[in-house]
Amino acid sequence: MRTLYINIGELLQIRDHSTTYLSGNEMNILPRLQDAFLLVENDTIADFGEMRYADAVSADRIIDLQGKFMLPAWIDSHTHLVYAGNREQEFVDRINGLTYEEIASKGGGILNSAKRLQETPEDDLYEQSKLRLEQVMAQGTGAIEIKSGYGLTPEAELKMLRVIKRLQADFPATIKATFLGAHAVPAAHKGNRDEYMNVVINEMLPAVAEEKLADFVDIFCEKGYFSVEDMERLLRASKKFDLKAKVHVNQFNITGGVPAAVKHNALSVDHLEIINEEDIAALKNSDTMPVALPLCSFFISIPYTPARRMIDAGLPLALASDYNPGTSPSGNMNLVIATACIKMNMTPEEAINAATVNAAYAMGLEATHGSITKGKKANLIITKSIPSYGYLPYDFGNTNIHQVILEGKEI
Ligand SMILES: N=CN[C@@H](CCC(=O)O)C(=O)O
Ligand SMILES: [Zn+2]
Repeated sequence: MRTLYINIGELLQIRDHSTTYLSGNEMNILPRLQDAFLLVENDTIADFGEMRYADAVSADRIIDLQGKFMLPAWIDSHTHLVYAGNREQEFVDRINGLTYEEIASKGGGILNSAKRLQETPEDDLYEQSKLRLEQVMAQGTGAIEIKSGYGLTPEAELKMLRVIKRLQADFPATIKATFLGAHAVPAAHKGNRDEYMNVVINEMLPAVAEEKLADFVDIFCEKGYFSVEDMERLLRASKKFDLKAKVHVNQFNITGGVPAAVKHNALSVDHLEIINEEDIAALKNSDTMPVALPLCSFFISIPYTPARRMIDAGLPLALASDYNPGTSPSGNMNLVIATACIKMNMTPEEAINAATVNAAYAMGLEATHGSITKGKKANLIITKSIPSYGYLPYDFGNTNIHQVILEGKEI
């Protein structure tokens, strides 16, 4: 099936295969074509170009966009979309003055979600998660990373990862799974982190690898959670199973986790609300992608990742939603890019690059996703009629999407 989209007002993010990720000043350039056509063959972008060449293209059906814009679907490289129930009571507790850390130290936070998840049957967990996935796909997300980490027992972690596997099989969004057994020390191992790390490394990790349930490994490297030494131990063990790392680091404190993650060739370091010059130096000339999560900063009122400082220092940056019940109960990537522009002083070009090209790299998908490139996956957004692409983050809180196309099909 060949579908030809004609009269595209602007075709955004056109690249060739040589672009893996964008750093520093490169992030401020968004290559685009005005008055364009694009040809989708089955699930793949087959061709695109100026409208005046469209007549020569044969197709089974032709769709006239009447000036609407087209761009690659968003890529959300950091989520915890599989979870049970919500945490609106903690939201109210924070309004009444408690901090995220205070709530966690009283047994709330991640442990609260873990208790709910352990009690939830797999089918119920799948149904709850499926609704969230359908919602973010309708909001333009075409590829998404989903973590475990609310199980915290071997059985419950595997249950989460099996739900992710079912979502992979049932939906056209590209899904990557990350094993985050080291998300918090569960009550059963309270005060004995080493004992729990042994369970994560010696029991969970081999079982996850055996069932091929994860593409990546993660750990919450933070005071009160896991240390840099725990992270190094886990990353060394994961290499044996060929699992690259994407780590939670520097959310509340600088722990030395960034240079350690870079040393272990982590694919990404995520959060970075707090960052120092040593971290920036470590990331410079590394292959590790820094990932900012502005909705987490917004929702729990913590600093925003200093995007300007990082990009101006020549670093790349990706943006993701962190969709989870505690710190970001939204997976809306349109809101992510708006918040990045409004609160982190990223330009619309930088934000769009961070949520497409750089985000694809942060999921290991740079060869197939994240740009309008011949041969890449036809995961596309058709916007409503908008005056310019800058209108997307400007019109914050609204979703200017007319149609989402995943694997070449309108969803
Ligand atoms: N900080 C660690 N993990 C999640 C939050 C988990 C939760 O509060 O449930 C995050 O990325 O923000
Ligand atoms: Zn997270």
